[in-house]
Amino acid sequence: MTNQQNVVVVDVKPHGGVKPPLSSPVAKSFSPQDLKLLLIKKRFETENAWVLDSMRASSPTRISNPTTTSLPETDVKSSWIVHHPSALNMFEQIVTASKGKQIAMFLDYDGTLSPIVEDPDRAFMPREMRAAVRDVARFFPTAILTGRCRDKVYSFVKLSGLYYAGSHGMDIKGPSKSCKDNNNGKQGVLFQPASEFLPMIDEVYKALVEKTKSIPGAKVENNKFCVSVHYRCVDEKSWATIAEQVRSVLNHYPKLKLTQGRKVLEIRPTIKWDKGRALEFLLEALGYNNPNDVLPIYIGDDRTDEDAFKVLRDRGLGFGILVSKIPKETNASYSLQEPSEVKEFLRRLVEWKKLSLQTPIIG
Ligand SMILES: O=P(O)(O)OC[C@H]1O[C@H](O[C@H]2O[C@H](CO)[C@@H](O)[C@H](O)[C@H]2O)[C@H](O)[C@@H](O)[C@@H]1O
Repeated sequence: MTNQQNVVVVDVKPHGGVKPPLSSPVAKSFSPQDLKLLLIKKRFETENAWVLDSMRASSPTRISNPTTTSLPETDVKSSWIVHHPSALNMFEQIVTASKGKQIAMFLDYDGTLSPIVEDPDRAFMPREMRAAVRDVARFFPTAILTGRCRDKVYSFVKLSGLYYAGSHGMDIKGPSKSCKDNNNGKQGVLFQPASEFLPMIDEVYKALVEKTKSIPGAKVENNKFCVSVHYRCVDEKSWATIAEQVRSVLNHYPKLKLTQGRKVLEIRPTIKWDKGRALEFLLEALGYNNPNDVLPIYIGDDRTDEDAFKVLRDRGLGFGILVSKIPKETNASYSLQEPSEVKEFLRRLVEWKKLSLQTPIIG
């Protein structure tokens, strides 16, 4: 008996479908080692095709419901807006729901407080938006939840008195007394559930910089507890290469996983922690253990914000607001089209609060 086995090569399609045997009816001979390598190769190709499909579809997933795709685009849009009305149009209902409760604001950064731009290092927050966030934080406990490194987002927002949850909620810090305090090392840090991953993330960051350096437009960002590989400025013809390179690095790190955002591949620890868990943590840190005391409002534009929208929906708590111009699958209740509408919504909240503090309660 030899070490060879008769194996028919089967081509596995990206979504798990199986094509007819490649060389049927002639079977090829493979050693167990060859077979193992072949299966690894197939799995790699399958995962890669999946990542690439997803990159093309961009984020968050556009509506692909068979009941809506047959409709003209304008009908899809109006059907979506019926189910996710504008938070500006629903403003009265939102503030009415807060009666007897404290509103707590949770804000994503990129695409919510600052418009999406090509260079992630230049995603500055407009002055008027900063003023709106500062005013909101005067009246309502406010937190920024972002995929970015916490220090980086603080350098954009520059507001003390807020909670900051960086690295998709894996780096949470409470308000500091002044702007200067904020970068004082670990002082004020509330929670870092992935600290053991720091050396690994650093290693992966360096490996990814090296791997992707030959792809024009690719940019790797070290977000402390996670890494972002940007392909917004990469020619679509090279997207498959970039997906392949990221996967080839990740294959050496089974404790890390790949998720996706807006034209970005995100590498993060496989721990059960995301913006949804961070939101729950923050509610508790703020002392809102009783759901009757608080009305959380979470505003975000990306896939990772869906974890937070889902927590709110599942717990029947507050409202998720998706920032999007186009219909997308979402767990949010309401929508806003773009950051300028977010600013308008925040301003209206402040005006409403000021007015309600002036108005004597009758009865
Ligand atoms: O959770 P977020 O605050 O939304 O952070 C998610 C990622 O945002 C940044 O990337 C995105 O914005 C860039 C600047 O507008 C844009 O160039 C990029 O294509 C977007 O994906 C940030 O650079 C990433 O690290 C965050 O993970």
